[in-house]
Amino acid sequence: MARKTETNGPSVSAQEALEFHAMGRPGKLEIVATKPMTTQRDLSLAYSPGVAVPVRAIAEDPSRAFDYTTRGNMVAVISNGTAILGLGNLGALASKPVMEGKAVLFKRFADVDSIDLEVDTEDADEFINCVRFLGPSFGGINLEDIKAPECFIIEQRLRELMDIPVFHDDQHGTAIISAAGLINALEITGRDMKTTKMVCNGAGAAGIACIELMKAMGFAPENIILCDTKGVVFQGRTEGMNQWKSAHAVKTDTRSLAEALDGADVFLGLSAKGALTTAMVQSMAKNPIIFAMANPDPEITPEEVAEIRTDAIMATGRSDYANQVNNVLGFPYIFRGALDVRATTINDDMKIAAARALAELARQDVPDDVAAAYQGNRPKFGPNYIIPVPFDPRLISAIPLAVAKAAMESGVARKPILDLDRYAQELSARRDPIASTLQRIYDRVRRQPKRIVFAEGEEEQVMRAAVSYVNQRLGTAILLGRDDVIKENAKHAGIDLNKQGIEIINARLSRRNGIYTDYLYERMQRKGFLFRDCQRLINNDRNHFAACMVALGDADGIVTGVTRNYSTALDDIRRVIDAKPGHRVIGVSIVLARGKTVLVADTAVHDMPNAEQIADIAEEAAGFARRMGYEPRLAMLAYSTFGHPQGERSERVQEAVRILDKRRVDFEYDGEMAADVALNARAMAQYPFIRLTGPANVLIMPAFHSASISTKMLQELGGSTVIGPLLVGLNKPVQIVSLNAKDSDIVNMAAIAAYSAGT
Ligand SMILES: NC(=O)C1=CN([C@@H]2O[C@H](COP(=O)(O)OP(=O)(O)OC[C@H]3O[C@@H](n4cnc5c(N)ncnc54)[C@H](OP(=O)(O)O)[C@@H]3O)[C@@H](O)[C@H]2O)C=CC1
Ligand SMILES: CC(=O)C(=O)O
Ligand SMILES: [Mg+2]
Repeated sequence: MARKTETNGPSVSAQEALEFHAMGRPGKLEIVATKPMTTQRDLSLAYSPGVAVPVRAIAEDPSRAFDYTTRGNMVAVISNGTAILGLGNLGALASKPVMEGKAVLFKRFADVDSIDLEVDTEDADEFINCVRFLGPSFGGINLEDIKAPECFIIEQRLRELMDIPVFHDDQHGTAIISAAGLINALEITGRDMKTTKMVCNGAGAAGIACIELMKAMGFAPENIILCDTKGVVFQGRTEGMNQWKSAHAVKTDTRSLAEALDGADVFLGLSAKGALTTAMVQSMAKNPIIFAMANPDPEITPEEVAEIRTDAIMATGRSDYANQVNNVLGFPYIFRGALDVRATTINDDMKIAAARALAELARQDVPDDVAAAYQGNRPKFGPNYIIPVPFDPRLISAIPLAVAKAAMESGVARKPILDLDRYAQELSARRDPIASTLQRIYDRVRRQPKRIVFAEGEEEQVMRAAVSYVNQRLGTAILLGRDDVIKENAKHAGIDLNKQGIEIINARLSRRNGIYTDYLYERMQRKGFLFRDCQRLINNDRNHFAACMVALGDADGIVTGVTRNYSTALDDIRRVIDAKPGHRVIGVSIVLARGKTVLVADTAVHDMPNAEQIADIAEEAAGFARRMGYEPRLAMLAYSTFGHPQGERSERVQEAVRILDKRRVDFEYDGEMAADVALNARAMAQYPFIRLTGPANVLIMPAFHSASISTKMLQELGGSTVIGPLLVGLNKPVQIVSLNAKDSDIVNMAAIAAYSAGT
């Protein structure tokens, strides 16, 4: 079974990690109000006196809290920091970044609201007493990174004391995901659970829970050897023992991990970095299954294993290797399902249902829209694909559905779901398409790395973006600028440019200078430019130089814009690069607001388009939407809706609709209509003849001013994220960022340029 374990994900530097956490508002979370809080009336409803009404209702019937408060969708992530990942006991405060991280993963993957609580005590009773009284605030409690054996006591007691699900993620989340991976790895290697020999290194929260679930699923107890820092947990051992380890002690002569692993089929690593040696791997059975799940560094790396064996199925807890066995695949979805049926607990049936659903997902053929998450490289069930990736969009419907069903069947659902098909649809609607779109873009570029010119190479945020571009293995970053200035600025900012994949090019000293000048002169000589004008532009203007690099094939794409306003940068580029034949250059902004993604065009190029141009913009935007993975539904926007009120500007939009009718385009569009009609299904319902099958996902603006004003207002006032404008329709990939772009914006744009460069 020859195969290669790929490294295909991002790797980040310590500096990037710190900057990421520090940028903008420190940390990873904020709280936003879900109700208007603007007028006196709002205040009277949200607070006194109005708030008294739900208070009384809940006092009379506690289940009403699910109707009137956040409780039903709110999970607390609670830790005392005694086992932070595999980093050990670093205390409650130091655990906060991980807990905030888990909270945002809840939101990102399953639309569960979540807040982190760090409890500063190592005493189990104190911890229990702190948490047990928090039940009214939450729909569930996710315990995290609490060391064994206290975690067992804490979870057990809290489960008894609280009437909402209490789930120690490191125990059960990990057990569920590794069980899913293992079910598939056993299938691929033709093994039977009953006879498979497993060694689990790590007898803490994760290790104990994993082997308990494995045994519940059919592993023979005598075939599982547990090890910890003292070696094998054998019957009769006294050192470093506790009742949870004793329950899994086996009769064996082996004493060390190395001895236990000799001839073993499976290694489960839930211990610490580097605990597994190549010699141990060498001694394992044919087609060994190695799950090295310690975080952030596994017990052994896939590269180390690949050097000595080609027949291993290898998994880690990290996202930058194939087969990520990590509880992130579980906790968001398990709680989603549990919350949706108001489960009183998360029981074994629900856990096993989640494991089986996850295992089953990896065996299914990957449909087109899902292949996007794996970008082109459509995975096929096998040694390098035993478990879906966290970005797999099917997870959000498959896992909660299985968990909710199991909860109902096992009698712990307080609010059973009657229409499960409809529930599956609602679950799919919770996923955030743009996040998967960006993920898809990054993954594709990683597979086909590209040379991107960062035209303003002397700027600090551009250098940081270039480093991140290279670190994320997106390709080569070319910084344009003066070598000494770039190096000096980098040194000053503490940026290390000394890495493979970063090139510095000084336009004035470049050997290609003459060729670029000739190329530009050829294009501009009849447009009022002398040869020496072109020479000056190539020598002094980095946008012209960068554009020539791309036009003549010396680079694949450009990102620019930090030092010059958008239209000037675009004019520079357009002197060198034309529109794609048959296309019109437009700007498209991607607006993400409250889980909705909407594309807006034209946000960059046409000032006051005529009807023909509006129709062209619509076609260009629809094509872009499809390339981004959306089936476009275009609203041709105006201040009026279907003729009311009448006005010259609206007539132009009506005319554009008629032009699209004549062109017989193959996407949904209609108009003219106002923005609320386009986006709000209820407002749209007043026009039963409308040709859109649902709220629009592409908004075609009547003119640049409305496009620019509305997207900028949304960004500043509406709490929306706006990506772009992205330049669409140029013959070569060029992206222009805004003057105040941050390094992360620049990398996104560089990735988008690289993505557009295609194969
Ligand atoms: N991929 C995933 O989804 C998850 C991974 N993990 C990882 O599992 C590991 C353990 O976490 P958790 O169970 O919560 O922590 P605990 O503190 O509860 O348990 C740690 C266990 O690991 C053992 N151990 C530590 N170092 C070694 C070593 N070098 N060799 C053998 N055993 C060792 C300890 O032994 P002793 O009892 O003798 O002290 C203890 O039994 C961490 O690295 C964590 O990142 C955890 C949860 C999820
Ligand atoms: C993934 C996780 O929860 C851990 O490593 O602790
Ligand atoms: Mg953990």
